[in-house]
Amino acid sequence: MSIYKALTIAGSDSGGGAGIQADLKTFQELGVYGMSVITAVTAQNTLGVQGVYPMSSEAVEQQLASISADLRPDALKTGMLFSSDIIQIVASAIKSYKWERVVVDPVMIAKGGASLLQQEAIDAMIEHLLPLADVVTPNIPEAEALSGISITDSESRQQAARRIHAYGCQHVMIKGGHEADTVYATDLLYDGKSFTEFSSRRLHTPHTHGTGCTFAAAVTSGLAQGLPASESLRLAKNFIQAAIAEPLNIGSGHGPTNHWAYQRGQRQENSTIASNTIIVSHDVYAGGTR
Ligand SMILES: Nc1ncnc2c1ncn2[C@@H]1O[C@H](COP(=O)(O)OP(=O)(O)OP(=O)(O)O)[C@@H](O)[C@H]1O
Ligand SMILES: Cc1ncc(COP(=O)(O)O)c(N)n1
Repeated sequence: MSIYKALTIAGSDSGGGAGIQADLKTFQELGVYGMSVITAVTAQNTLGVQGVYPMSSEAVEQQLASISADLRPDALKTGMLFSSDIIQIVASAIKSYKWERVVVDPVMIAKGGASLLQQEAIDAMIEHLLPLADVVTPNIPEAEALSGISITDSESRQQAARRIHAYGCQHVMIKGGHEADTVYATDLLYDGKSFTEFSSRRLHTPHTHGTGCTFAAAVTSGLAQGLPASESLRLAKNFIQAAIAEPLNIGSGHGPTNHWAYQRGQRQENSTIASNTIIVSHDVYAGGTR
């Protein structure tokens, strides 16, 4: 049996719902061996972020070197990178170790408002990291910050995706979790040629802490197992839909998603989870929908 290995380069969330912890839970559920490089430790729970403690450059470099010396990842993702120094260290490791299948989740601000990336680091991300990415997964505010385009409708979302793609990545998925009250949670994929929408029923719950991390980790799990990017994104959309649909109801604030739910739904054919994960995916043309 082949063991596929996935690496997450991200921040630790002491509350376990986002960051490294969400990534490793997702890797495990999707059958890949998980490894981690910790860029920062956050003191965090479902109520918010109480502290951010970045790791030293040396600590990040050494973790990357240790993995490279022994355990080549089949795919990797980046999450909270905090500073332009850490971004440059990570980008140069990816290049010099010739790591492939890179997912960049450009984490900037936690749902509660805490900053997880210094403002000046956005340029470093565009210059050094995005050209190495197979898949970039910004939410709407992150796509606006990366593209400089204000996203107000589907046309401006497409423009932002084109602009981000022009930085050199292969696929851009602008996630729709932050859209106002829509019936569907729709993510828009651009591969440099065409647009595809991935839609699922929007679920009304406060328990969406770590959705972006979990989504990107599921994409990485698919890539690690050799799935193409579009299939990995479809898998991720199903995984996150199940994880939001069956909240754990823990903590007194914005609780984590349920990393067990997808596999449980796969085992129970007629479960509510399975019926929640209906995906509508269709090609989109500028100015209209086929
Ligand atoms: N209420 C919801 N119902 C259904 N799907 C959702 C909901 N909220 C988010 N999603 C889905 O979850 C995934 C992550 O999207 P989101 O825009 O929340 O990412 P994010 O803001 O980066 O997450 P985070 O804030 O955790 O970093 C996307 O596939 C999105 O469509
Ligand atoms: C370490 C870490 N990484 C990422 C997030 C983003 O997740 P969210 O926006 O759901 O708070 C987070 N809160 N903490």
